[in-house]
Amino acid sequence: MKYGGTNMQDARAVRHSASLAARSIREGVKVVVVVSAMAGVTNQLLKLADAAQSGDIASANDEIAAMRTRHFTAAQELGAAPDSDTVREIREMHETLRQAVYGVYLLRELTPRSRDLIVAFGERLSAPLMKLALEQDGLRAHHLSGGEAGIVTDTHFGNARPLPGTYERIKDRLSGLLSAGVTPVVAGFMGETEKGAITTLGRGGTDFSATIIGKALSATEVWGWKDVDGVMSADPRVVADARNVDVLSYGEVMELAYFGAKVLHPLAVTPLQDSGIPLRLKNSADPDFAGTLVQAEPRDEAGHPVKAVTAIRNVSIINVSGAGVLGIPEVIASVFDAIARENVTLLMVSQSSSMSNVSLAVQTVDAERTLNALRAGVSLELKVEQQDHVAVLAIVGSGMRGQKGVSARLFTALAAADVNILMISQGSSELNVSVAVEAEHVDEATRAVHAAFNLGKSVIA
Ligand SMILES: Nc1ncnc2c1ncn2[C@@H]1O[C@H](COP(=O)(O)OP(=O)(O)O)[C@@H](O)[C@H]1O
Ligand SMILES: N[C@@H](CC(=O)OP(=O)(O)O)C(=O)O
Repeated sequence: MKYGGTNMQDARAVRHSASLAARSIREGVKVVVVVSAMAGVTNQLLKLADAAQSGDIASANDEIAAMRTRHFTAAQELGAAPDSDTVREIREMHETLRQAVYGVYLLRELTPRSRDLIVAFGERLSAPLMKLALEQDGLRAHHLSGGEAGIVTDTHFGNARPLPGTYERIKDRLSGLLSAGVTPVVAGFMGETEKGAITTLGRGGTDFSATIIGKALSATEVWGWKDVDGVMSADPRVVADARNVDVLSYGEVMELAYFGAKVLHPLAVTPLQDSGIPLRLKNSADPDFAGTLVQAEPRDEAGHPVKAVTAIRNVSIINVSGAGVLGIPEVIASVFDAIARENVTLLMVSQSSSMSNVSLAVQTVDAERTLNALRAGVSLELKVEQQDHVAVLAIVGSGMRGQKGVSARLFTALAAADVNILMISQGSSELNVSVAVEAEHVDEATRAVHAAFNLGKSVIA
């Protein structure tokens, strides 16, 4: 069972989260609990690390002090005595965090490795709180960091991937606890390299920690507790009548997560794919509601080829052009080589059939790196231009496979909403169609598309 930031945000939320796990444990289910940082803490840690690097140690220390008060208050409200293990552990972790941040300040250097060490404290500080709440509920529990739980990763700090040996190691580390009737509480989002350096799995990575552990233990199911009814037909903050999607395939949920549905880490289902372990996303405020079941096979409803619409903001389009030049395949190869070297995620690629133009959609944070890599790596004289303030909107659903008219319906809806399309892409898997639009129109575009495919509550429920 995975609990996100909202489900860990204060003592009340932690107590409720623990009660949900306790309910299953009392029914005889063996549960591993995986926790995220309290809501907002990860962003706070990233911000204070940047402040320390830029020499502003006073603000960094103020942020740490505010965070420490939050952790101590939660511990106290959960019933921890001032001389308890929980309070001592929180104090020690905060002291180590303060020292690490001071080191960044002295060196004025924040490497991806030190950033991971700092940012993982969010999850490490949540774990003792959950352990305490489970104990208060009458259960036995033990908390572990990601590394202690056996999550071994590569050295790709900030975006690490589990190494194959991780699964055996997790089984070794957690099976004993489970068979002794002790509930392991694992700090999510983090792992460790083989040499013991702390890594993180990318934003939203606690979902990924949970599925890695689920695979290692051949879990019956992995549950992600959310503050929404599972995966919705659109971001409920944008579309008021978004409704819950009851079943999605691994492939569909990956597309949705990749194209911006914040509800799940894009790689979270990958560990489950071979074994077919189901993932359930459930609302902690309504635990008896089934939520969304994510499984190997899609379930399609006749007449509803699209299941959800989603969007990524803060996108830039990089346009590479030069008449005739791109007709040479080696040049195309060098464009992709340059991008691969920078490890940039391409959201969309489109090439004009004259081969004189390639457009690439990337996150705006990656745009400058992409531009520099292209200018340095592509030898022929090409024009490389950047367009900012773009968003990518995608419709997802396995039911659109072989269905005629889906794109037409999408384009008609966008045209009726007076939204201009900058780029179009459809994979041959036919699980999604994506379009780039001007960022300022993305919300109205999302609502228009949601309505055009009859995804709303009032229509289907
Ligand atoms: N298609 C979608 N379905 C469900 N939630 C979505 C979707 N798109 C965006 N969201 C947003 O994602 C949030 C859940 O993500 P997040 O807060 O990261 O989860 P966690 O509870 O794991 O921390 C929801 O509150 C919702 O606002
Ligand atoms: N705390 C990390 C990892 C995570 O998964 O968080 P959440 O479950 O609250 O999205 C983040 O903010 O990225």
